[in-house]
Amino acid sequence: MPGGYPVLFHVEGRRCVIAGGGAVAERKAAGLLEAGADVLVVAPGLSLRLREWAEQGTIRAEAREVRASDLDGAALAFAATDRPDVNRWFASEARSRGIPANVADDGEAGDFVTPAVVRRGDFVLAVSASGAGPALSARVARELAERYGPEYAELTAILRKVREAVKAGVPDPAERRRLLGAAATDEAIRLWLSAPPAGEEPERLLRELRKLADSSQL
Ligand SMILES: C[C@@]1(CC(=O)O)C2=NC(=C\c3[nH]c(c(CCC(=O)O)c3CC(=O)O)Cc3[nH]c(c(CC(=O)O)c3CCC(=O)O)/C=C3\N/C(=C\2)[C@@H](CCC(=O)O)[C@]3(C)CC(=O)O)/[C@H]1CCC(=O)O
Ligand SMILES: NC(=O)c1ccc[n+]([C@@H]2O[C@H](COP(=O)([O-])OP(=O)(O)OC[C@H]3O[C@@H](n4cnc5c(N)ncnc54)[C@H](O)[C@@H]3O)[C@@H](O)[C@H]2O)c1
Repeated sequence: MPGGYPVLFHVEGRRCVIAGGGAVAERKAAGLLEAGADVLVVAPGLSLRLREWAEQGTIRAEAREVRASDLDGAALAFAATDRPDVNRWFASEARSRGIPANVADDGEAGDFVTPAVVRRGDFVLAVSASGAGPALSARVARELAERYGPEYAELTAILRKVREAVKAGVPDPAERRRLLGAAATDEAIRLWLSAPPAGEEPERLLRELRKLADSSQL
């Protein structure tokens, strides 16, 4: 399989359908919920967690075999049953309706594979070995999770504000790039995390950034 094209697909509020209700379906559902999707799970046997989510109204679940009509209005489809024939049929039904499908027992049979993900707010790290070694992807994601802790969620929120200030206050593209580069250095990250710039006037923020850029010789 030639390397796939990585994207962040916006699923917020959009229906994503999972055929299957075991450990794999549960993992796909968890990732979709983190991204704000409207999750429908269909399987005769639903895991305990999936049943709990359904009772709480976190997902919709149907305890029966999957049908083509379950795909109505879906943005993405996940074939995660333990029946390879059902998975292939479900993926081909999805594809015929123009809905991209993932096939859990054979990555190459689907339109996309799901990487191992570390999510820190808007900072998203995704690791894929394109199906060659999911255990490697999972291990590297665990290593990244240690390196990039929960503070990166706050950091990303700060960077967004810094970027807005630069975009609004610095018309020259080269200077913009220089300052935004400086905003992502280790030194800047230490500064943002120890003294978050919330509520500061943009002018002061820009002065701070110019100092950082000069000191890191950007
Ligand atoms: C990353 C992760 C994300 C997720 O699922 O959300 C994910 N698999 C994870 C773990 C994992 N899966 C398996 C093992 C046991 C070790 C092993 O078999 O190697 C472990 C390790 C573990 O559990 O630690 C078994 C397995 N997986 C696939 C097959 C079928 C095949 O080979 O085609 C079989 C054999 C089934 C069998 O023989 O019965 C297929 C796929 N698994 C993928 C994703 C896609 C490509 C990922 C990539 O791009 O690298 C792809 C192609 C399709 C897809 O699902 O999209 C998640 C880690 C989450 C985390 O912990 O962070
Ligand atoms: N992609 C991955 O990460 C990965 C990892 C491990 C295994 N797998 C593959 O994924 C498959 C599922 O793994 P699992 O651990 O979740 O299995 P599991 O046995 O825990 O669950 C299988 C599920 O499929 C459901 N099912 C069976 N027939 C169905 C139908 N007609 N319609 C809807 N649902 C149906 C069952 O009710 C059950 O909920 C495995 O067979 C394996 O090939 C993929």
